[in-house]
Amino acid sequence: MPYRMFEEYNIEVTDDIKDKYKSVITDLGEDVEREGLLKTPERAAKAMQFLTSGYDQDPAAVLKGAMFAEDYKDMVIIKDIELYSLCEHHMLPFFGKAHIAYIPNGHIVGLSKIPRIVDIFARRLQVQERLTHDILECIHNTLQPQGVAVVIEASHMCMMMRGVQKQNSSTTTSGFRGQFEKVETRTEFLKLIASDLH
Ligand SMILES: Nc1nc2c(ncn2[C@@H]2O[C@H](COP(=O)(O)OP(=O)(O)OP(=O)(O)O)[C@@H](O)[C@H]2O)c(=O)[nH]1
Ligand SMILES: [Zn+2]
Repeated sequence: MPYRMFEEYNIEVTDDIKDKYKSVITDLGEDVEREGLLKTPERAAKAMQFLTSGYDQDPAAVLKGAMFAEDYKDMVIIKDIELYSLCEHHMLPFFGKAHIAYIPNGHIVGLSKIPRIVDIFARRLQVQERLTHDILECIHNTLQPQGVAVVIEASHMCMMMRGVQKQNSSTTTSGFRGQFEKVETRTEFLKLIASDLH
């Protein structure tokens, strides 16, 4: 199934992660038997499985499932797509927005499929740079448009809650293929995602 709804959890995997979380919580100095924490190992096991559920999903199949022949040759932009991922260094969240554009080459794709592939790649242990390129390459290879552009702006909890503890910094990554490698096309895209015009 290309895009699995996350309602069923594998019981064996959940039990295994649950037991490990019990040890982690105990090692952190807490009492796993106190009322408020009784179900926490299981909740955490399920939460982490959901947050990494992108490994089980095939983003190319999601795009291929909704490609339509259409003779539209101008830029399509989906901006302000919220994303939540986990940094692979600390397994802490990073979150922000993705702005994605493509110029069709005979085929358009169902609009919702773009945020869906963002979620599939975001629900893995990631670095922002690889997340940006995963999305870019998937659209480039699957839809084979005249061009594709991906910009991600994100804040990293590992830099906010711990480490350097910078609350206001954000990181921008970008990738461009095809027509977007030309300055004029790229500039038009960057201007459009910066505007409040929706
Ligand atoms: N390039 C990149 N770095 C990231 C991302 N997420 C977290 N990091 C960084 O990964 C690095 C890991 O560095 P280490 O020195 O091994 O880990 P650390 O001692 O916890 O580092 P500090 O965060 O500086 O305390 C840190 O600089 C993080 O800021 C990401 O998406 N991209
Ligand atoms: Zn981190």
